[in-house]
Amino acid sequence: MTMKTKDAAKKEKTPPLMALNPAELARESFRQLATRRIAPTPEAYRQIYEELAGISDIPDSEKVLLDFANSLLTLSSEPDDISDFGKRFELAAKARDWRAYSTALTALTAEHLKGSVAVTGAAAPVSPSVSTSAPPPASVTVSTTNSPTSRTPAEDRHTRLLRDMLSRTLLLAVAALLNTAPELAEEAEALGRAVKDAVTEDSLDDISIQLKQLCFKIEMRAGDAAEEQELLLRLFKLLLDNVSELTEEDSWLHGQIESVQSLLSGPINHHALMDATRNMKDVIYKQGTLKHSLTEAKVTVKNMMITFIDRLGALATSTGDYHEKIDIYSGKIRQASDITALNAILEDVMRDTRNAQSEALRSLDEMIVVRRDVESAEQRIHELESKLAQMSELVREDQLTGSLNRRGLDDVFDRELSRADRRSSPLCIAMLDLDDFKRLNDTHGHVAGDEALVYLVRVIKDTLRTMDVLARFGGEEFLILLPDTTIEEATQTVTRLQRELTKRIFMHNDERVLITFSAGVALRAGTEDQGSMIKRADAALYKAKRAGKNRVVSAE
Ligand SMILES: Nc1nc2c(ncn2[C@@H]2O[C@H](COP(=O)(O)OP(=O)(O)OP(=O)(O)O)[C@@H](O)[C@H]2O)c(=O)[nH]1
Repeated sequence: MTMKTKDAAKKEKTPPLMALNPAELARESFRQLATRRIAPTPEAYRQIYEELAGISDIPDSEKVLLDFANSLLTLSSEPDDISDFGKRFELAAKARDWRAYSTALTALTAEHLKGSVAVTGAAAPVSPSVSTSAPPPASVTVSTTNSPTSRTPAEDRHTRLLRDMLSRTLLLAVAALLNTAPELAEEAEALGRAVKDAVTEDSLDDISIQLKQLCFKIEMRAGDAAEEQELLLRLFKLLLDNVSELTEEDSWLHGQIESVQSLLSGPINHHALMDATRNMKDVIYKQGTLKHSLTEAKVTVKNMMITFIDRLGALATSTGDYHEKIDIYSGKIRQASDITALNAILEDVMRDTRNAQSEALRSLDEMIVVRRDVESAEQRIHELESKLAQMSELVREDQLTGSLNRRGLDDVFDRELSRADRRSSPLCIAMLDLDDFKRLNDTHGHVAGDEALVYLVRVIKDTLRTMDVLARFGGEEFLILLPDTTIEEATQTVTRLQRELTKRIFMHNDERVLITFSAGVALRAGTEDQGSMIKRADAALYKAKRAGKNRVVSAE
Protein backbone atom coordinates (compact mmCIF):
# COMPACT_ATOMS: atom_id res chain seq x y z
CA MET A 1 0.00 0.00 0.00
CA THR A 2 1.38 3.43 -0.88
CA MET A 3 1.99 6.15 1.70
CA LYS A 4 -0.89 8.16 0.32
CA THR A 5 -3.29 5.25 0.64
CA LYS A 6 -2.22 4.65 4.20
CA ASP A 7 -2.73 8.30 5.18
CA ALA A 8 -6.14 8.32 3.58
CA ALA A 9 -6.94 5.09 5.35
CA LYS A 10 -5.89 6.65 8.67
CA LYS A 11 -8.03 9.75 8.11
CA GLU A 12 -11.17 7.68 7.48
CA LYS A 13 -10.35 5.22 10.19
CA THR A 14 -13.44 3.24 11.20
CA PRO A 15 -13.79 2.16 14.83
CA PRO A 16 -13.08 -1.58 15.26
CA LEU A 17 -16.10 -3.73 14.69
CA MET A 18 -15.17 -6.43 17.17
CA ALA A 19 -18.65 -7.88 17.14
CA LEU A 20 -18.53 -8.90 13.48
CA ASN A 21 -17.70 -12.46 12.51
CA PRO A 22 -14.95 -13.08 9.89
CA ALA A 23 -17.39 -13.32 6.95
CA GLU A 24 -19.06 -10.07 7.92
CA LEU A 25 -15.67 -8.44 8.46
CA ALA A 26 -14.67 -9.54 4.94
CA ARG A 27 -17.86 -8.12 3.44
CA GLU A 28 -17.37 -4.84 5.37
CA SER A 29 -13.76 -4.64 4.21
CA PHE A 30 -14.87 -4.84 0.57
CA ARG A 31 -17.50 -2.18 1.20
CA GLN A 32 -14.87 0.10 2.80
CA LEU A 33 -12.52 -0.39 -0.14
CA ALA A 34 -15.31 0.82 -2.45
CA THR A 35 -16.40 3.70 -0.18
CA ARG A 36 -12.85 4.96 0.26
CA ARG A 37 -12.14 4.47 -3.45
CA ILE A 38 -9.07 2.35 -2.75
CA ALA A 39 -7.77 -0.03 -5.38
CA PRO A 40 -8.82 -3.54 -4.29
CA THR A 41 -5.32 -5.00 -3.94
CA PRO A 42 -4.71 -7.90 -1.50
CA GLU A 43 -2.57 -5.56 0.64
CA ALA A 44 -5.28 -2.85 0.81
CA TYR A 45 -7.85 -5.49 1.67
CA ARG A 46 -5.63 -6.86 4.47
CA GLN A 47 -5.08 -3.33 5.87
CA ILE A 48 -8.80 -2.57 6.09
CA TYR A 49 -9.67 -6.02 7.38
CA GLU A 50 -7.13 -5.67 10.22
CA GLU A 51 -8.29 -2.15 10.94
CA LEU A 52 -11.95 -3.28 11.20
CA ALA A 53 -10.98 -6.26 13.31
CA GLY A 54 -8.95 -4.00 15.60
CA ILE A 55 -5.65 -5.63 14.63
CA SER A 56 -3.46 -2.63 13.95
CA ASP A 57 -0.34 -3.14 11.86
CA ILE A 58 0.71 0.46 12.22
CA PRO A 59 3.76 0.27 14.40
CA ASP A 60 4.62 2.87 16.94
CA SER A 61 7.31 5.41 16.17
CA GLU A 62 9.94 3.84 18.43
CA LYS A 63 9.51 0.54 16.67
CA VAL A 64 9.84 2.30 13.32
CA LEU A 65 13.12 3.88 14.36
CA LEU A 66 14.44 0.60 15.75
CA ASP A 67 13.36 -1.21 12.54
CA PHE A 68 15.21 1.40 10.52
CA ALA A 69 18.38 0.74 12.54
CA ASN A 70 17.96 -3.03 12.04
CA SER A 71 17.38 -2.77 8.35
CA LEU A 72 20.59 -0.72 7.99
CA LEU A 73 22.39 -3.50 9.84
CA THR A 74 21.00 -6.18 7.53
CA LEU A 75 21.67 -4.08 4.42
CA SER A 76 25.36 -4.89 4.35
CA SER A 77 26.79 -8.30 4.99
CA GLU A 78 30.22 -6.92 5.92
CA PRO A 79 31.06 -4.09 8.33
CA ASP A 80 30.99 -0.77 6.51
CA ASP A 81 29.83 2.72 7.26
CA ILE A 82 26.17 1.81 6.63
CA SER A 83 26.33 -0.92 9.24
CA ASP A 84 28.13 1.57 11.56
CA PHE A 85 25.16 3.88 11.21
CA GLY A 86 22.88 0.93 11.87
CA LYS A 87 24.72 0.28 15.14
CA ARG A 88 24.49 3.97 16.16
CA PHE A 89 20.76 4.06 15.44
CA GLU A 90 20.18 0.79 17.26
CA LEU A 91 22.04 1.95 20.40
CA ALA A 92 20.27 5.33 20.37
CA ALA A 93 16.82 3.75 19.87
CA LYS A 94 17.36 1.15 22.59
CA ALA A 95 18.61 3.85 24.99
CA ARG A 96 15.73 6.08 23.81
CA ASP A 97 18.41 8.73 23.25
CA TRP A 98 16.61 10.61 20.47
CA ARG A 99 19.19 13.39 20.34
CA ALA A 100 21.87 10.84 19.51
CA TYR A 101 19.50 9.23 16.98
CA SER A 102 18.87 12.62 15.39
CA THR A 103 22.60 13.45 15.25
CA ALA A 104 23.27 10.10 13.56
CA LEU A 105 20.44 10.70 11.11
CA THR A 106 21.83 14.13 10.21
CA ALA A 107 25.27 12.61 9.72
CA LEU A 108 23.80 9.87 7.53
CA THR A 109 22.01 12.48 5.44
CA ALA A 110 25.14 14.58 5.10
CA GLU A 111 27.24 11.63 4.07
CA HIS A 112 24.98 9.52 1.88
CA LEU A 113 22.01 11.56 0.79
CA LYS A 114 23.57 14.95 0.20
CA GLY A 115 22.73 17.14 -2.77
CA SER A 116 19.16 17.33 -3.82
CA VAL A 117 17.94 14.55 -1.51
CA ALA A 118 15.47 15.51 1.17
CA VAL A 119 14.75 12.99 3.86
CA THR A 120 11.56 13.55 5.79
CA GLY A 121 12.44 14.51 9.35
CA ALA A 122 16.15 13.98 8.75
CA ALA A 123 17.31 17.57 9.05
CA ALA A 124 15.38 18.32 12.19
CA PRO A 125 15.88 16.57 15.49
CA VAL A 126 13.73 13.52 15.50
CA SER A 127 11.22 12.87 18.17
CA PRO A 128 9.48 9.59 18.85
CA SER A 129 6.35 11.12 17.37
CA VAL A 130 7.90 11.42 13.93
CA SER A 131 5.13 10.53 11.57
CA THR A 132 6.46 7.96 9.15
CA SER A 133 5.32 4.75 7.68
CA ALA A 134 6.62 1.28 8.31
CA PRO A 135 10.14 0.23 7.28
CA PRO A 136 12.07 -0.73 5.18
CA PRO A 137 14.13 2.41 5.63
CA ALA A 138 15.43 2.27 2.08
CA SER A 139 12.02 3.65 1.19
CA VAL A 140 12.25 6.51 3.68
CA THR A 141 10.41 9.28 1.88
CA VAL A 142 13.19 10.48 -0.28
CA SER A 143 12.34 13.06 -2.87
CA THR A 144 14.71 12.18 -5.64
CA THR A 145 15.72 14.18 -8.65
CA ASN A 146 17.58 12.94 -11.72
CA SER A 147 20.91 13.83 -10.20
CA PRO A 148 23.33 10.89 -9.93
CA THR A 149 23.89 11.73 -6.28
CA SER A 150 20.22 11.40 -5.37
CA ARG A 151 20.40 7.69 -4.63
CA THR A 152 19.69 5.65 -1.56
CA PRO A 153 22.64 3.70 -0.12
CA ALA A 154 21.24 0.48 -1.59
CA GLU A 155 21.06 2.06 -5.02
CA ASP A 156 24.58 3.38 -4.62
CA ARG A 157 25.80 -0.05 -3.68
CA HIS A 158 24.06 -1.59 -6.70
CA THR A 159 25.48 1.08 -8.99
CA ARG A 160 28.96 0.49 -7.61
CA LEU A 161 28.49 -3.24 -8.05
CA LEU A 162 27.25 -2.86 -11.62
CA ARG A 163 30.03 -0.42 -12.48
CA ASP A 164 32.56 -2.85 -11.09
CA MET A 165 31.08 -5.73 -13.01
CA LEU A 166 31.03 -3.76 -16.28
CA SER A 167 34.58 -2.61 -15.73
CA ARG A 168 35.81 -6.16 -15.03
CA THR A 169 33.86 -7.52 -18.02
CA LEU A 170 35.51 -4.98 -20.31
CA LEU A 171 38.98 -5.28 -18.82
CA LEU A 172 39.17 -9.02 -18.41
CA ALA A 173 36.61 -10.73 -20.62
CA VAL A 174 36.03 -8.50 -23.67
CA ALA A 175 39.66 -7.42 -24.02
CA ALA A 176 40.83 -11.04 -23.81
CA LEU A 177 38.32 -12.17 -26.43
CA LEU A 178 39.56 -9.48 -28.78
CA ASN A 179 43.13 -10.76 -28.90
CA THR A 180 42.98 -10.93 -32.70
CA ALA A 181 42.10 -7.23 -32.89
CA PRO A 182 44.58 -5.49 -30.58
CA GLU A 183 43.23 -2.00 -31.32
CA LEU A 184 39.72 -3.05 -30.21
CA ALA A 185 41.15 -4.85 -27.16
CA GLU A 186 42.93 -1.63 -26.16
CA GLU A 187 39.69 0.30 -26.62
CA ALA A 188 37.83 -2.19 -24.41
CA GLU A 189 40.52 -1.89 -21.71
CA ALA A 190 40.48 1.90 -21.82
CA LEU A 191 36.68 1.86 -21.49
CA GLY A 192 36.94 -0.62 -18.62
CA ARG A 193 39.25 1.76 -16.77
CA ALA A 194 37.04 4.76 -17.56
CA VAL A 195 33.92 2.94 -16.27
CA LYS A 196 35.68 2.34 -12.97
CA ASP A 197 36.35 6.06 -12.47
CA ALA A 198 33.11 7.44 -13.94
CA VAL A 199 30.97 8.98 -11.21
CA THR A 200 29.07 11.75 -12.91
CA GLU A 201 26.11 11.29 -15.18
CA ASP A 202 27.93 13.14 -17.97
CA SER A 203 30.92 10.84 -17.86
CA LEU A 204 28.63 7.78 -17.82
CA ASP A 205 26.73 9.16 -20.83
CA ASP A 206 30.01 9.61 -22.62
CA ILE A 207 31.05 6.06 -21.79
CA SER A 208 27.71 4.73 -22.95
CA ILE A 209 28.27 6.32 -26.40
CA GLN A 210 31.79 4.90 -26.61
CA LEU A 211 30.49 1.50 -25.55
CA LYS A 212 27.92 1.53 -28.35
CA GLN A 213 30.64 2.44 -30.86
CA LEU A 214 32.86 -0.37 -29.57
CA CYS A 215 29.98 -2.87 -29.90
CA PHE A 216 29.40 -1.73 -33.46
CA LYS A 217 33.09 -2.12 -34.32
CA ILE A 218 33.16 -5.59 -32.77
CA GLU A 219 30.09 -6.56 -34.80
CA MET A 220 31.77 -5.35 -38.02
CA ARG A 221 34.94 -7.17 -37.10
CA ALA A 222 32.98 -10.37 -36.41
CA GLY A 223 31.38 -10.08 -39.87
CA ASP A 224 34.80 -9.73 -41.55
CA ALA A 225 36.22 -12.59 -39.54
CA ALA A 226 33.35 -14.86 -40.54
CA GLU A 227 33.88 -13.99 -44.21
CA GLU A 228 37.63 -14.63 -43.97
CA GLN A 229 36.98 -17.91 -42.27
CA GLU A 230 34.62 -18.92 -45.03
CA LEU A 231 37.27 -18.15 -47.67
CA LEU A 232 39.89 -20.03 -45.70
CA LEU A 233 37.67 -23.06 -45.60
CA ARG A 234 37.13 -22.86 -49.36
CA LEU A 235 40.86 -22.64 -49.85
CA PHE A 236 41.50 -25.66 -47.69
CA LYS A 237 38.76 -27.64 -49.37
CA LEU A 238 40.38 -26.93 -52.71
CA LEU A 239 43.77 -27.96 -51.41
CA LEU A 240 42.44 -31.15 -49.91
CA ASP A 241 40.45 -32.03 -53.02
CA ASN A 242 43.57 -31.82 -55.10
CA VAL A 243 46.25 -32.96 -52.75
CA SER A 244 45.81 -36.62 -53.61
CA GLU A 245 46.53 -35.85 -57.25
CA LEU A 246 49.71 -34.05 -56.33
CA THR A 247 51.28 -36.32 -53.75
CA GLU A 248 52.93 -38.68 -56.23
CA GLU A 249 55.36 -35.91 -57.16
CA ASP A 250 56.04 -34.15 -53.94
CA SER A 251 58.16 -31.50 -55.53
CA TRP A 252 54.90 -30.09 -56.98
CA LEU A 253 53.37 -30.08 -53.56
CA HIS A 254 56.12 -28.06 -51.92
CA GLY A 255 55.18 -24.89 -53.82
CA GLN A 256 51.53 -25.19 -52.80
CA ILE A 257 52.33 -25.84 -49.18
CA GLU A 258 54.82 -23.00 -49.05
CA SER A 259 52.36 -20.48 -50.48
CA VAL A 260 49.60 -21.53 -48.07
CA GLN A 261 52.04 -21.43 -45.16
CA SER A 262 53.26 -17.96 -46.04
CA LEU A 263 49.65 -16.85 -46.37
CA LEU A 264 48.81 -18.26 -42.96
CA SER A 265 51.85 -16.69 -41.31
CA GLY A 266 50.90 -13.15 -42.43
CA PRO A 267 47.74 -11.20 -41.59
CA ILE A 268 44.83 -12.95 -43.26
CA ASN A 269 42.76 -10.65 -45.38
CA HIS A 270 40.08 -11.10 -47.97
CA HIS A 271 42.23 -10.16 -50.97
CA ALA A 272 45.15 -12.39 -50.05
CA LEU A 273 42.81 -15.35 -49.60
CA MET A 274 40.96 -14.73 -52.83
CA ASP A 275 44.18 -14.42 -54.79
CA ALA A 276 45.73 -17.47 -53.16
CA THR A 277 42.65 -19.54 -53.98
CA ARG A 278 42.65 -18.47 -57.60
CA ASN A 279 46.38 -18.88 -58.08
CA MET A 280 46.22 -22.28 -56.56
CA LYS A 281 43.37 -23.37 -58.84
CA ASP A 282 45.39 -22.20 -61.81
CA VAL A 283 48.61 -23.81 -60.68
CA ILE A 284 46.89 -27.05 -59.71
CA TYR A 285 45.37 -27.38 -63.14
CA LYS A 286 48.49 -26.41 -65.06
CA GLN A 287 50.72 -28.54 -62.91
CA GLY A 288 48.28 -31.40 -63.36
CA THR A 289 48.61 -31.09 -67.13
CA LEU A 290 52.39 -30.75 -67.01
CA LYS A 291 52.67 -33.63 -64.62
CA HIS A 292 50.70 -35.72 -67.07
CA SER A 293 53.09 -34.76 -69.90
CA LEU A 294 56.09 -35.45 -67.70
CA THR A 295 54.74 -38.85 -66.75
CA GLU A 296 54.25 -39.60 -70.46
CA ALA A 297 57.79 -38.47 -71.21
CA LYS A 298 59.14 -40.66 -68.44
CA VAL A 299 57.23 -43.70 -69.72
CA THR A 300 58.75 -43.10 -73.15
CA VAL A 301 62.24 -42.95 -71.66
CA LYS A 302 61.59 -46.14 -69.72
CA ASN A 303 60.34 -47.97 -72.82
CA MET A 304 63.41 -46.83 -74.71
CA MET A 305 65.66 -48.10 -72.00
CA ILE A 306 63.90 -51.48 -72.11
CA THR A 307 64.40 -51.65 -75.88
CA PHE A 308 68.03 -50.67 -75.40
CA ILE A 309 68.59 -53.47 -72.88
CA ASP A 310 66.71 -55.94 -75.09
CA ARG A 311 68.95 -55.02 -77.98
CA LEU A 312 72.07 -55.39 -75.86
CA GLY A 313 70.78 -58.78 -74.77
CA ALA A 314 70.07 -59.73 -78.40
CA LEU A 315 73.55 -58.60 -79.36
CA ALA A 316 75.12 -60.63 -76.58
CA THR A 317 73.02 -63.63 -77.57
CA SER A 318 73.84 -63.36 -81.27
CA THR A 319 77.55 -62.83 -80.64
CA GLY A 320 77.41 -65.69 -78.08
CA ASP A 321 75.97 -67.96 -80.81
CA TYR A 322 78.64 -66.72 -83.12
CA HIS A 323 81.43 -67.60 -80.69
CA GLU A 324 79.90 -71.01 -80.18
CA LYS A 325 79.72 -71.53 -83.94
CA ILE A 326 83.30 -70.33 -84.37
CA ASP A 327 84.36 -72.94 -81.81
CA ILE A 328 82.51 -75.63 -83.76
CA TYR A 329 83.97 -74.39 -87.02
CA SER A 330 87.49 -74.39 -85.59
CA GLY A 331 86.92 -78.02 -84.58
CA LYS A 332 85.59 -78.78 -88.07
CA ILE A 333 88.51 -76.90 -89.61
CA ARG A 334 90.88 -78.91 -87.52
CA GLN A 335 89.28 -82.13 -88.73
CA ALA A 336 88.81 -81.08 -92.34
CA SER A 337 90.84 -83.15 -94.66
CA ASP A 338 90.45 -81.46 -98.02
CA ILE A 339 90.22 -78.01 -99.38
CA THR A 340 86.65 -78.54 -100.66
CA ALA A 341 85.46 -79.34 -97.13
CA LEU A 342 87.45 -76.39 -95.79
CA ASN A 343 85.96 -74.14 -98.44
CA ALA A 344 82.47 -75.21 -97.37
CA ILE A 345 83.34 -74.58 -93.75
CA LEU A 346 84.88 -71.23 -94.62
CA GLU A 347 81.75 -70.23 -96.49
CA ASP A 348 79.70 -71.15 -93.42
CA VAL A 349 82.08 -69.15 -91.22
CA MET A 350 81.95 -66.22 -93.61
CA ARG A 351 78.15 -66.34 -93.65
CA ASP A 352 77.88 -66.51 -89.87
CA THR A 353 80.47 -63.78 -89.44
CA ARG A 354 78.55 -61.54 -91.82
CA ASN A 355 75.33 -62.28 -89.91
CA ALA A 356 76.97 -61.53 -86.56
CA GLN A 357 78.46 -58.38 -88.02
CA SER A 358 75.19 -57.10 -89.42
CA GLU A 359 73.43 -58.02 -86.17
CA ALA A 360 76.08 -56.03 -84.26
CA LEU A 361 75.74 -53.10 -86.64
CA ARG A 362 71.96 -53.18 -86.43
CA SER A 363 72.17 -53.18 -82.62
CA LEU A 364 74.68 -50.39 -82.75
CA ASP A 365 72.41 -48.32 -84.97
CA GLU A 366 69.46 -49.04 -82.74
CA MET A 367 71.50 -48.12 -79.71
CA ILE A 368 72.41 -44.79 -81.29
CA VAL A 369 68.77 -44.07 -82.16
CA VAL A 370 67.57 -45.03 -78.68
CA ARG A 371 70.21 -42.87 -77.09
CA ARG A 372 69.20 -39.92 -79.24
CA ASP A 373 65.53 -40.49 -78.27
CA VAL A 374 66.46 -40.60 -74.60
CA GLU A 375 68.36 -37.33 -74.94
CA SER A 376 65.48 -35.60 -76.71
CA ALA A 377 62.99 -36.90 -74.11
CA GLU A 378 65.24 -35.53 -71.39
CA GLN A 379 65.37 -32.24 -73.21
CA ARG A 380 61.57 -32.19 -73.37
CA ILE A 381 61.32 -32.80 -69.64
CA HIS A 382 63.59 -29.80 -69.01
CA GLU A 383 61.54 -27.66 -71.37
CA LEU A 384 58.31 -28.63 -69.65
CA GLU A 385 59.78 -27.86 -66.27
CA SER A 386 61.02 -24.43 -67.20
CA LYS A 387 57.73 -23.71 -68.95
CA LEU A 388 56.04 -23.93 -65.57
CA ALA A 389 58.36 -21.24 -64.22
CA GLN A 390 57.71 -18.72 -66.99
CA MET A 391 54.05 -19.71 -67.32
CA SER A 392 52.07 -16.98 -69.05
CA GLU A 393 54.45 -14.25 -67.85
CA LEU A 394 53.87 -12.16 -70.91
CA VAL A 395 50.74 -13.35 -72.60
CA ARG A 396 47.51 -11.47 -72.20
CA GLU A 397 45.34 -14.10 -73.78
CA ASP A 398 44.24 -17.42 -72.35
CA GLN A 399 45.75 -20.06 -74.58
CA LEU A 400 42.92 -22.58 -74.22
CA THR A 401 39.84 -20.43 -74.75
CA GLY A 402 41.23 -17.39 -76.57
CA SER A 403 39.56 -15.04 -74.09
CA LEU A 404 41.62 -12.48 -72.14
CA ASN A 405 43.61 -13.78 -69.17
CA ARG A 406 44.01 -11.98 -65.81
CA ARG A 407 46.81 -9.79 -67.14
CA GLY A 408 44.73 -8.78 -70.16
CA LEU A 409 41.70 -8.21 -67.96
CA ASP A 410 43.63 -5.78 -65.72
CA ASP A 411 44.50 -3.60 -68.74
CA VAL A 412 40.94 -3.54 -70.06
CA PHE A 413 39.46 -3.01 -66.59
CA ASP A 414 41.60 0.11 -66.12
CA ARG A 415 40.48 1.39 -69.49
CA GLU A 416 36.79 0.77 -68.75
CA LEU A 417 36.99 2.37 -65.30
CA SER A 418 38.43 5.57 -66.82
CA ARG A 419 35.84 5.53 -69.58
CA ALA A 420 32.99 5.11 -67.06
CA ASP A 421 34.43 7.99 -64.99
CA ARG A 422 34.70 10.25 -68.04
CA ARG A 423 31.17 9.56 -69.22
CA SER A 424 29.60 9.05 -65.80
CA SER A 425 28.11 5.86 -67.18
CA PRO A 426 27.20 2.73 -65.20
CA LEU A 427 29.61 -0.20 -65.31
CA CYS A 428 28.75 -3.74 -64.28
CA ILE A 429 30.78 -6.90 -63.92
CA ALA A 430 29.63 -10.50 -63.79
CA MET A 431 31.67 -13.28 -62.23
CA LEU A 432 30.82 -16.72 -63.67
CA ASP A 433 31.85 -20.13 -62.36
CA LEU A 434 30.95 -23.42 -64.03
CA ASP A 435 28.91 -25.71 -61.77
CA ASP A 436 30.34 -29.06 -60.69
CA PHE A 437 33.18 -28.78 -63.15
CA LYS A 438 35.34 -31.16 -61.16
CA ARG A 439 32.68 -33.84 -61.65
CA LEU A 440 32.60 -33.14 -65.40
CA ASN A 441 36.39 -33.59 -65.51
CA ASP A 442 36.25 -36.71 -63.39
CA THR A 443 33.42 -38.26 -65.42
CA HIS A 444 34.38 -37.33 -68.96
CA GLY A 445 38.09 -36.52 -68.64
CA HIS A 446 40.11 -33.32 -68.77
CA VAL A 447 39.89 -33.07 -72.54
CA ALA A 448 36.09 -32.89 -72.23
CA GLY A 449 36.56 -30.27 -69.49
CA ASP A 450 38.77 -28.21 -71.81
CA GLU A 451 36.25 -28.51 -74.61
CA ALA A 452 33.47 -27.40 -72.27
CA LEU A 453 35.45 -24.27 -71.39
CA VAL A 454 36.03 -23.46 -75.07
CA TYR A 455 32.34 -24.12 -75.73
CA LEU A 456 31.25 -21.81 -72.92
CA VAL A 457 33.46 -19.02 -74.23
CA ARG A 458 31.99 -19.45 -77.72
CA VAL A 459 28.41 -19.22 -76.42
CA ILE A 460 29.28 -16.15 -74.34
CA LYS A 461 30.99 -14.40 -77.23
CA ASP A 462 28.06 -15.18 -79.58
CA THR A 463 25.55 -13.81 -77.07
CA LEU A 464 27.27 -10.66 -75.76
CA ARG A 465 27.63 -7.25 -77.41
CA THR A 466 30.97 -6.45 -79.01
CA MET A 467 31.70 -3.81 -76.37
CA ASP A 468 31.43 -6.39 -73.57
CA VAL A 469 34.71 -7.96 -72.48
CA LEU A 470 35.21 -11.57 -71.46
CA ALA A 471 38.23 -12.78 -69.48
CA ARG A 472 39.16 -16.09 -67.97
CA PHE A 473 39.66 -15.29 -64.34
CA GLY A 474 41.21 -18.61 -63.45
CA GLY A 475 40.31 -22.28 -63.82
CA GLU A 476 36.61 -22.51 -64.59
CA GLU A 477 35.92 -18.93 -63.53
CA PHE A 478 35.22 -16.10 -65.98
CA LEU A 479 34.66 -12.39 -65.62
CA ILE A 480 32.53 -10.29 -67.95
CA LEU A 481 32.84 -6.51 -68.07
CA LEU A 482 29.59 -4.86 -69.14
CA PRO A 483 30.18 -1.17 -69.90
CA ASP A 484 27.29 1.27 -69.92
CA THR A 485 24.99 -1.29 -68.31
CA THR A 486 22.64 -1.04 -65.35
CA ILE A 487 22.41 -3.81 -62.77
CA GLU A 488 19.01 -4.91 -64.12
CA GLU A 489 20.36 -5.12 -67.68
CA ALA A 490 23.46 -6.99 -66.47
CA THR A 491 21.36 -9.53 -64.56
CA GLN A 492 19.11 -10.03 -67.60
CA THR A 493 22.12 -10.47 -69.88
CA VAL A 494 23.70 -13.12 -67.67
CA THR A 495 20.36 -14.93 -67.27
CA ARG A 496 20.05 -14.92 -71.07
CA LEU A 497 23.55 -16.45 -71.27
CA GLN A 498 22.45 -19.23 -68.93
CA ARG A 499 19.42 -19.97 -71.08
CA GLU A 500 21.50 -19.93 -74.25
CA LEU A 501 24.00 -22.36 -72.72
CA THR A 502 21.31 -24.90 -71.84
CA LYS A 503 19.67 -24.46 -75.26
CA ARG A 504 22.86 -25.10 -77.21
CA ILE A 505 23.69 -28.54 -75.86
CA PHE A 506 27.38 -29.34 -75.42
CA MET A 507 28.31 -32.70 -76.99
CA HIS A 508 31.26 -34.86 -76.05
CA ASN A 509 31.88 -38.21 -77.79
CA ASP A 510 28.33 -38.08 -79.13
CA GLU A 511 27.06 -37.67 -75.60
CA ARG A 512 25.00 -34.69 -74.42
CA VAL A 513 26.69 -33.07 -71.45
CA LEU A 514 24.73 -30.41 -69.57
CA ILE A 515 26.88 -27.50 -68.46
CA THR A 516 25.58 -24.71 -66.25
CA PHE A 517 27.16 -21.86 -64.37
CA SER A 518 26.44 -19.69 -61.35
CA ALA A 519 27.05 -15.94 -61.43
CA GLY A 520 27.40 -12.88 -59.22
CA VAL A 521 26.71 -9.47 -60.76
CA ALA A 522 27.93 -6.15 -59.34
CA LEU A 523 27.28 -2.55 -60.35
CA ARG A 524 30.15 -0.15 -59.77
CA ALA A 525 29.38 2.11 -56.81
CA GLY A 526 30.68 5.66 -57.31
CA THR A 527 34.39 5.53 -58.05
CA GLU A 528 34.79 2.00 -56.71
CA ASP A 529 37.98 0.22 -57.80
CA GLN A 530 38.45 -3.11 -59.56
CA GLY A 531 39.35 -5.07 -56.44
CA SER A 532 36.30 -3.99 -54.50
CA MET A 533 33.92 -4.68 -57.42
CA ILE A 534 35.39 -8.14 -57.91
CA LYS A 535 35.13 -8.86 -54.21
CA ARG A 536 31.42 -8.01 -54.20
CA ALA A 537 30.71 -9.96 -57.40
CA ASP A 538 32.60 -12.92 -55.97
CA ALA A 539 30.56 -12.81 -52.75
CA ALA A 540 27.34 -12.74 -54.83
CA LEU A 541 28.65 -15.67 -56.89
CA TYR A 542 29.31 -17.59 -53.72
CA LYS A 543 25.74 -16.90 -52.59
CA ALA A 544 24.47 -18.22 -55.94
CA LYS A 545 26.49 -21.41 -55.40
CA ARG A 546 25.18 -21.84 -51.92
CA ALA A 547 21.62 -21.18 -53.01
CA GLY A 548 21.76 -24.24 -55.30
CA LYS A 549 23.88 -23.16 -58.35
CA ASN A 550 22.75 -22.38 -61.92
CA ARG A 551 21.49 -18.94 -60.86
CA VAL A 552 22.41 -15.24 -60.88
CA VAL A 553 22.69 -13.13 -57.73
CA SER A 554 23.19 -9.33 -57.61
CA ALA A 555 25.85 -8.07 -55.25
CA GLU A 556 24.99 -5.90 -52.27
N1 LIG B 1 39.55 -29.46 -67.95
C1 LIG B 1 39.92 -28.41 -67.22
N2 LIG B 1 39.69 -28.40 -65.90
C2 LIG B 1 40.07 -27.32 -65.19
C3 LIG B 1 40.70 -26.22 -65.77
N3 LIG B 1 40.95 -25.31 -64.80
C4 LIG B 1 40.48 -25.84 -63.64
N4 LIG B 1 39.93 -27.04 -63.86
C5 LIG B 1 39.32 -27.96 -62.91
O1 LIG B 1 38.11 -27.40 -62.45
C6 LIG B 1 37.76 -28.02 -61.23
C7 LIG B 1 37.18 -26.98 -60.31
O2 LIG B 1 36.69 -27.64 -59.19
P1 LIG B 1 36.02 -26.87 -57.99
O3 LIG B 1 36.69 -25.57 -57.76
O4 LIG B 1 35.96 -27.85 -56.87
O5 LIG B 1 34.58 -26.47 -58.49
P2 LIG B 1 33.35 -27.30 -59.06
O6 LIG B 1 33.59 -28.76 -59.15
O7 LIG B 1 32.96 -26.61 -60.33
O8 LIG B 1 32.28 -27.08 -57.93
P3 LIG B 1 31.36 -25.79 -57.75
O9 LIG B 1 32.15 -24.59 -58.17
O10 LIG B 1 31.02 -25.79 -56.30
O11 LIG B 1 30.16 -25.97 -58.64
C8 LIG B 1 39.03 -28.68 -60.69
O12 LIG B 1 38.91 -30.08 -60.75
C9 LIG B 1 40.13 -28.21 -61.65
O13 LIG B 1 41.12 -29.19 -61.88
C10 LIG B 1 40.96 -26.28 -67.18
O14 LIG B 1 41.53 -25.37 -67.79
N5 LIG B 1 40.55 -27.38 -67.84
